[in-house]
Amino acid sequence: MSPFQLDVSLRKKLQRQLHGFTLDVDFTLQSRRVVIQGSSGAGKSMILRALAGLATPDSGRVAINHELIYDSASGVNKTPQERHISYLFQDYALFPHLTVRQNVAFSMSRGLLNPSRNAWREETDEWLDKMHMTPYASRYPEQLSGGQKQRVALARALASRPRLLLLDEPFSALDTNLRKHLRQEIDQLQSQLQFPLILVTHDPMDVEAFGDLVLHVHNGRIHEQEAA
Ligand SMILES: Nc1ncnc2c1ncn2[C@@H]1O[C@H](COP(=O)(O)OP(=O)(O)OP(=O)(O)O)[C@@H](O)[C@H]1O
Repeated sequence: MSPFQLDVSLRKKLQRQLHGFTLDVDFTLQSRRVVIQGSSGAGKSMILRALAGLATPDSGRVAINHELIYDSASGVNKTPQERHISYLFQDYALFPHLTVRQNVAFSMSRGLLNPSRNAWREETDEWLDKMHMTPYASRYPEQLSGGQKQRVALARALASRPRLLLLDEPFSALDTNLRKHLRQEIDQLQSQLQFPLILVTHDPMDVEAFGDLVLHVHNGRIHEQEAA
């Protein structure tokens, strides 16, 4: 397995009415299971958004496996698509007008190089199967439960074969049993496929499952780094 390394240095100032917020973080990760913890408003989602290319920092540098994806000094700022990083949102963000199968297939149109129609179908079906969603393949998102939506979102995020998976409180909308179940599924998938993940959470069970390295964020800064 090739080594993984993420080098991050980000600075961003936000001004909202009287209160300003400054994100100012520097870290290097080699672990494939990283948890970001911190109080509400600490800047956790902002870090994920900047890594995914959904928010542009004022300055800094991000390199994944030594390839620059953002560098304010040399003007590099790759688009979210070019970064090959998947971001699993709190609210799933599925396309409402596409079926479950189409939602998953959509991400593969950019994950695979020149896929043939059949390779595409087969792989979509494999992901649906892995996520136990085959019986729901023709349904639309509004016809699914929260846990099912989350499974589809996960299948879609992984089907694009990301170099890094970002999970923003992925289980927060689920009940306790479902949360436990999905956590185990992601745990097993990650062990099997070894994709690097960074997970933002408040839940100690997530920290236990995925926190090989825990970054504690406080007021826009990394307060502490803790290895398991
Ligand atoms: N567009 C914006 N303009 C100004 N301030 C913003 C904007 N977006 C976020 N912020 C502020 O940036 C800070 C960090 O927000 P962020 O969403 O990263 O927090 P978080 O740690 O993920 O919080 P939570 O756990 O509540 O999701 C917050 O104080 C927030 O109010």
